[in-house]
Amino acid sequence: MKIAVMGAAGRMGRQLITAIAADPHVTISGATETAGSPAIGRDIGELAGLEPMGIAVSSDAAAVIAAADAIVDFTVPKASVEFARLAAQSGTAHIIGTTGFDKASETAIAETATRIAIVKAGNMSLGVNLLVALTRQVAAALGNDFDIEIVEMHHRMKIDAPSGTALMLGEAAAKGRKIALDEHSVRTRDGHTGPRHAGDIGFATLRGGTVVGDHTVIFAGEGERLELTHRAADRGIFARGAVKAAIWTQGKPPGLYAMSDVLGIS
Ligand SMILES: NC(=O)C1=CN([C@@H]2O[C@H](COP(=O)(O)OP(=O)(O)OC[C@H]3O[C@@H](n4cnc5c(N)ncnc54)[C@H](OP(=O)(O)O)[C@@H]3O)[C@@H](O)[C@H]2O)C=CC1
Ligand SMILES: O=C(O)C1=N[C@H](C(=O)O)C[C@H](O)C1
Repeated sequence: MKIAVMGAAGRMGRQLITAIAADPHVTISGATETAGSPAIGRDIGELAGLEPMGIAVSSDAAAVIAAADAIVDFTVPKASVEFARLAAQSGTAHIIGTTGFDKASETAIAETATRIAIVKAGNMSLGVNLLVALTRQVAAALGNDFDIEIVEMHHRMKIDAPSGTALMLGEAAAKGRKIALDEHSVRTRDGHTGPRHAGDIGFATLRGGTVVGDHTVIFAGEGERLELTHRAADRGIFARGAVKAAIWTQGKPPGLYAMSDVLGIS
């Protein structure tokens, strides 16, 4: 199977090159970066700190996507929407790790998924996807007298908040409670807020240093507190998950899939 890497010079792009190179079931067919990036023309192996691979980073996304069976894409929302459009033209599967989409972009991607297989997840690690399932179960079991707060911390360069993972966890908690997250989500608190509303799902965002990604779901009740935590120490967990997702799309009909589909977690 041929996989191409979009945004090859990014923190995740370089991890994706490494993960594909290490997997005997797949080959890397190409890689892209933004037009004008200093990475254009560089060998992708050297870019990832490996031996040269004889493939240069390109700015021609359409050509790179057309030559691949699947693309792995951890870039920015605007680029991911465009890559989905191009992938649909060539029948290429699209693995989207990018986070921070607005509603219109989510809708555009869902529409494109009627024509190709798209796996989209704010977190592609096994551990977080298990945490998502646990969060849904615990939220359902505990009910409304336990307050739910989601705390995340990431490196100082992260540009979106709350993290895609925090939103997945919020959705899971809301699903467990059989409520709509949009109607109960509290993303900021400042000044004289008054007491907490029963049923709110709160988000707290921390940024600093080189933290790869920490997430905790807190269930705070009368006299007791339950906390579920995942800490990522290495971006390789996300990259290996994305390669697994790419392989999984082979022979799959068009659709918008989640990492839980790939991992068989319900
Ligand atoms: N789902 C998951 O498991 C994970 C998701 N993420 C998400 O992945 C995304 C990327 O994260 P990270 O790697 O840290 O960010 P980086 O900024 O390090 O990497 C993004 C890369 O994409 C490039 N890029 C932007 N636009 C285009 C384009 N049109 N064509 C080609 N390349 C483009 C950027 O280039 P330039 O800087 O030159 O614009 C940059 O090199 C984020 O949304 C993050 O939240 C991260 C880790 C795990
Ligand atoms: O930007 C990151 O770094 C990460 N982004 C994803 C997110 O928004 O949840 C996944 C991971 O936590 C790292």
